[in-house]
Amino acid sequence: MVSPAIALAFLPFIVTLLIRYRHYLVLLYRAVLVVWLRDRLTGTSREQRAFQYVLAHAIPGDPHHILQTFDQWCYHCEHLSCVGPDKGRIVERVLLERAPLRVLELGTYCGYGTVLLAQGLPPGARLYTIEGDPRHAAVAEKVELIVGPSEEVIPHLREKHGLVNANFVFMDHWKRSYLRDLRLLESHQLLAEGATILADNVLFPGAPHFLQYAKTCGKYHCKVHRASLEYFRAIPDGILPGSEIAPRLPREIS
Ligand SMILES: C[S@@+](CC[C@H](N)C(=O)[O-])C[C@H]1O[C@@H](n2cnc3c(N)ncnc32)[C@H](O)[C@@H]1O
Repeated sequence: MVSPAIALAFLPFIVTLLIRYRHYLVLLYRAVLVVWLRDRLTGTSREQRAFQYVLAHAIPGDPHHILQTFDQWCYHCEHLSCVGPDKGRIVERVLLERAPLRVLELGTYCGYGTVLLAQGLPPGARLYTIEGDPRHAAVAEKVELIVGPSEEVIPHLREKHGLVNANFVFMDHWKRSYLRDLRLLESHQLLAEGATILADNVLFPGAPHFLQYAKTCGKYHCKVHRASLEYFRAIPDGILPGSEIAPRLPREIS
């Protein structure tokens, strides 16, 4: 049994920790506890609930309004790990600058990033999006949705899906798979000359091995954009961004 005096001595330490990490606790509460409870109470998943909300409130065929409706849901109802509006603006800006014709997204989830990418593409562009979980599927006109784990899909993108190479890749699947999949894209020569790779959440939850490789391998020019965690502006600065990487020596990898 811990004596009350020792417990009291630890109290300031615990209170300091709680204050310091309060935003992460709120994230844990909203993204895990509330979702777990609602899943059990309603018998539906949070993705199904989000879709129902978007179907009921969004103007059909208006991509901006669909994204805004998703944002409303995430701010006011439940947390979804979509790229969100702040980092979404970075994605839109890079898309506008590069005007890529063949875009590959890793991690479709509810289709937020897919809608964001699709509405920013120039005419004639094609978007391929890979999702390992068949329940998380969303399709649009310019989009080819490929269901399967990225490590199995990437090696067959060319012969099975006709993607010669991509000039824009949006990585937003499991962070631990970023490095493996970048290496896969390189080894299958699926990155076009001067391709841009935009990787979400490289600082939080973080993809340190991917970042280290991208910064040190000499093939890429890296620029980390500082932003805040989707739907959690209060989470301290410097937590997470997208990272833009353009091949510096394109001929080495394409
Ligand atoms: C963070 S969510 C993607 C969010 C989405 N890009 C957006 O902005 O709305 C991650 C998704 O990646 C999928 N995923 C994770 N690892 C994968 C893999 N190796 N291959 C394919 N999909 C994967 C998960 O099932 C999940 O739906």
